Amino acid sequence: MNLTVPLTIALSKGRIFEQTLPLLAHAGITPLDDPETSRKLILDTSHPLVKFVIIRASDVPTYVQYGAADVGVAGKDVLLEHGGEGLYEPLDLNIARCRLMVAGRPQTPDPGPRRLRIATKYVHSAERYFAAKGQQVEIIKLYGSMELAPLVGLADLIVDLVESGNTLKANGLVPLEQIADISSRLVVNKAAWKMKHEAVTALLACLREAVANR
Ligand SMILES: Nc1ncnc2c1ncn2[C@@H]1O[C@H](COP(=O)(O)OP(=O)(O)OP(=O)(O)O)[C@@H](O)[C@H]1O
Ligand SMILES: O=P(O)(O)OC[C@H]1O[C@H](OP(=O)(O)OP(=O)(O)O)[C@H](O)[C@@H]1O
Repeated sequence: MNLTVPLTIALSKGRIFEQTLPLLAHAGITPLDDPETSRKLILDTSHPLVKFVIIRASDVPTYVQYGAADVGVAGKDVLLEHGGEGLYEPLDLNIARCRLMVAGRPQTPDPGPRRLRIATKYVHSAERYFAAKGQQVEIIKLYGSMELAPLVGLADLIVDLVESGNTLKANGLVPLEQIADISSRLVVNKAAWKMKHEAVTALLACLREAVANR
């Protein structure tokens, strides 16, 4: 890929990094370090003008929004929570696919006069979903292991990501309602879209081709 300006790409370790790498390789970009073994947070790449910043998945939209990275890869779940301010979302990379779902025990106990309690890391998506159904619920914010909440009486239901369903099954829970189909998206800082238009569109074209040929 022929660039004349530097590009910083925000990625998170784990599945997004692993699944984005083959797509970036199509654009001639490969990292010089492995984030799983290196403790570096800024990685040089085979392209002298391209750097990766390695951050938490839920921080990717924030880094890109504020221009600390020009582009990034983030799950739609994370983008729905963030709200997308300051970002363009020009490409569905079709990786890290799963569903955002309501789940619970096979028979959800009747909460009686109190509101249903929903444990989730996806507070905004959960609020929007139940509000659209006209259901008044109490949202309990958690940062992980949502599946535990209905088992110990913390919540009646959870809102979480489901892929194979194995995590739910292992904890005696069942998927109940689908909120959204999730995959990872390329996000671009709005200022970079204008100021680095040629570089960003060159990267976008390479990634689009890589996604189409996968
Ligand atoms: N089981 C799964 N199958 C497919 N995709 C998934 C699955 N779990 C999460 N994802 C997608 O991959 C993205 C990154 O998930 P990952 O587990 O790497 O980060 P995380 O631990 O959820 O985020 P953070 O570190 O910010 O808490 C999620 O935002 C989601 O879009
Ligand atoms: O339906 P499944 O195939 O079981 O996948 C769903 C699980 O995957 C994700 O967790 P992950 O494994 O990424 O752990 P983490 O969120 O703690 O990183 C998600 O939070 C679910 O717990």
